[in-house]
Amino acid sequence: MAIEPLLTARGLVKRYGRVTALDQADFDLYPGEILAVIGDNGAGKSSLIKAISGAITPDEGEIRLEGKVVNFKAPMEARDAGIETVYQNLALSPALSIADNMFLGREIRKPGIMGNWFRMLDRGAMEKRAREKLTELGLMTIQNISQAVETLSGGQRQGVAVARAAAFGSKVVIMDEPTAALGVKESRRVLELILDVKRRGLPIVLISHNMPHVFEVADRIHIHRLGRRLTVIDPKEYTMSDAVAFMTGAKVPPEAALAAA
Ligand SMILES: Nc1ncnc2c1ncn2[C@@H]1O[C@H](COP(=O)(O)OP(=O)(O)OP(=O)(O)O)[C@@H](O)[C@H]1O
Repeated sequence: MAIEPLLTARGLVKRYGRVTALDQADFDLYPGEILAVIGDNGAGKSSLIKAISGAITPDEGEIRLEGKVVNFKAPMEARDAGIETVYQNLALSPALSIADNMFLGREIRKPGIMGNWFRMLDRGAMEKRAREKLTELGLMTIQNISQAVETLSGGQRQGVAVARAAAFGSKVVIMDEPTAALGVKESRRVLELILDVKRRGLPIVLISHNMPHVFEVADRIHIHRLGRRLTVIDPKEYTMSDAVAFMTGAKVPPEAALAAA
């Protein structure tokens, strides 16, 4: 029996005035895989990811999660459906603690008769769960869970963002350039985290310009060009220079290159 994709997009179109950021873009993510999305600057990678994570609404096209059509109107709706995104600019609040950042937007509150927002935050419960999650992901080099995120190194911050996505993403984790601003050691740690998340059974969409990182961790590589999916390749069958040549239009991929999951 063929495996069904978990998340698909068909014919996505997104226009910004006269610019067409997505031009009939397709997308398929299969259970348990790391799918890298690569493409030249302006190819439409971020727009594709924003559409499937609810940050933008496409003008045309269809997105399905587990076979059912979804119409996310906001990132929170995608999060509620189990799709967590780690954005390039992280979206962490520097002055807040690690635990508070992990629960940002879905705080645990003490029981009470008042409406949700009037009830006291249950810091103890959040710190306990944050510690559990970070330990599970091997991130407990971070000593103090109540430490402000601004006091962490770039790699540790990225770790908190990835841990948050892995902790709450019940179906899909999307990462936009997670190693872009990191040093060699910190990048390594984040790549290990990505593989940890995969081992825990969650599929990952990894947007990256870093070819060695992409070829190291991806099971399949979606190549985006001029607003649409050009092809999907198996990194074991193509070289990094093939991928760059396809991405820039220097070479045309063979018709049969579309890699099956
Ligand atoms: N909010 C916006 N307003 C106007 N144009 C936009 C907007 N967002 C994206 N675009 C345009 O849409 C096209 C695709 O952009 P997008 O950011 O999706 O590409 P990308 O592949 O992620 O690029 P990069 O690798 O440079 O981040 C570009 O021409 C970009 O200028």
